[in-house]
Amino acid sequence: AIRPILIIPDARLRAVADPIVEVDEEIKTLAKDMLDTMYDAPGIGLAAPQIGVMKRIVVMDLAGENEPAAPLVMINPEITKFGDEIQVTEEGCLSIPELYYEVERPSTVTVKYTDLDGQQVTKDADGKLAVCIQHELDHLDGVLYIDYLSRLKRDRVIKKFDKQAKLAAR
Ligand SMILES: O=C(O)C[C@@H](Cc1ccccc1)C(=O)SCC(=O)c1ccccc1
Ligand SMILES: [Zn+2]
Repeated sequence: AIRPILIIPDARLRAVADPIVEVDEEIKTLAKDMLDTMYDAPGIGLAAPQIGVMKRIVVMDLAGENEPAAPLVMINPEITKFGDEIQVTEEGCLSIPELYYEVERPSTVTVKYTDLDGQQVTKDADGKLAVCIQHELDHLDGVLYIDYLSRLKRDRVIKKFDKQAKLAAR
């Protein structure tokens, strides 16, 4: 089912999500809802806190629209290695709609996670997948990509959404 995506400044986007103890039916349904919501947005990734669920699970699919879907579900993911090269890519966030900014991040990572079958997986990633993994895992710790921007740019973004929140509240 498609779930509403939280927009800043919602406090849940700044909280630390809890580890998942057991990969049960509830988690399988949550992963499905997250993928439905991500494809509908559309996006290439989604973290559970973005739909208000404070659990350590993220989903990703970098396949373009004219490619077969390649969904990835990562439970209790951890980055165990960061490459020492840096890449600059333009990032967006479904919780900070209609803004895209350039962000510097390590160009390769090794991520360790549990998959929906309860299996431990270790995966090396580079390029856009490495960027997406870092962006999604940040969401589990309440970190947003605007935190990597200069204070000037970040404050402009926050002011924009605060104004919108005030207008909506009127
Ligand atoms: O907020 C999120 O986690 C989703 C975000 C993931 C992401 C985008 C870019 C770099 C790193 C992580 C998005 O998917 S924003 C939308 C987007 O990038 C996109 C949407 C449709 C087609 C292709 C990209
Ligand atoms: Zn995001």
